Amino acid sequence: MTTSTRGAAKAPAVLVLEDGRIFRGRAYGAVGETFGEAVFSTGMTGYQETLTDPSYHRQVVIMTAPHVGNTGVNDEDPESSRIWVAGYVVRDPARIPSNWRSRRSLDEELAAQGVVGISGIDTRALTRHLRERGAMRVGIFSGNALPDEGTMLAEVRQAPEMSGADLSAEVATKETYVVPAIGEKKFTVAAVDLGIKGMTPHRMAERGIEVHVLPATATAEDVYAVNPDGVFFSNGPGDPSTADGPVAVMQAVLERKTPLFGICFGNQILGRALGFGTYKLKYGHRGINQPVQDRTTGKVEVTAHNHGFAVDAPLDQVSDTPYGRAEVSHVCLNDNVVEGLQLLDRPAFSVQYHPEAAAGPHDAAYLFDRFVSLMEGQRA
Ligand SMILES: NC(=O)CC[C@H](N)C(=O)O
Repeated sequence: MTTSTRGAAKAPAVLVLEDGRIFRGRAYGAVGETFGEAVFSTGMTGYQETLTDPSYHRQVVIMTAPHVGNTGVNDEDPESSRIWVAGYVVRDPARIPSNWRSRRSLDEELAAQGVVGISGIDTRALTRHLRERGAMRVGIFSGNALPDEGTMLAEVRQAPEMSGADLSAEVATKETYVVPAIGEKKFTVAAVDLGIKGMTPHRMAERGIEVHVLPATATAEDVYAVNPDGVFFSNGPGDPSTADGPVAVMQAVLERKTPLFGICFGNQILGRALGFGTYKLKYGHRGINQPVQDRTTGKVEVTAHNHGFAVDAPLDQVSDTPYGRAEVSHVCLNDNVVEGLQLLDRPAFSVQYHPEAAAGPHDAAYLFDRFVSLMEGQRA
């Protein structure tokens, strides 16, 4: 069933950036107030996957695609059990969703999950502003009795910053669970959940992997208790410089030479485990159309991204690390940001983007096959 929101009277809403710029629109989703880091996503499709990606925890997502909500909300596409974005900013919401899978409108879903949004603002101007000034804190305020601008701005400036935020444990599973292999079971993988998306264990299960998804606080003993053929570190929210626990677990895995694969936050943790630094990008990469080159094959792939931090590793030299030689395996062709790392002497690699592709192109699916090859190699 789809429901029309045409003509519904929407309360006024205001978006206030920490540098004082203000946009006025109408309430979208829940009415109230919310705060977070303002980030923009360039994905034209896949808003359900974006909203439910735990890596967006504490971020207010601005959609550059002008028309959002056309296909409503279905029960198949969420990447986790809830919407994680702290707020949602769209220019022109669909008045009537239309899709055979749609169960309700996006507006209704945001309201039902208490997610405050704003519509009817110039998202292109807002995105250009963030590109020039960088990601910053933002507040959305909606309702018929709004505070004055000075009060709203003061509240935005009191909200926590993304730099220094340690958020994985807030979004990750509290209990270990198992995603069974599809078809014949070939491998067991311990996946450390730092904010994992549902499609990631699914991509492994499709390749005959039984995935044991462990809480973010898992220790090396917890990882090896499942007797894994390989260890995986997931994507997740927050600042990688705070992830000391997962870095230590990864170092134990590198020490034992167990095949290792990391995605996004997992790539940043591998960077840190090898002794590289991480830093905050000016406004990050978010969307499903980012060109990346696999330097091991020379091939270019169009990929899904959602990251605000990156690894600081030298692009054009092999680095000596405590775990042998390492190199940058993938690079973003827009801005030369490090998009992947690999060890040359141990079975470990990671990428900064999203080969599970939910949403996004499937160009990078081969990385799951590379992980399988590492595990096969270890058995041979
Ligand atoms: N999707 C992710 O894993 C994001 C990693 C990290 N929180 C960042 O913003 O860079």
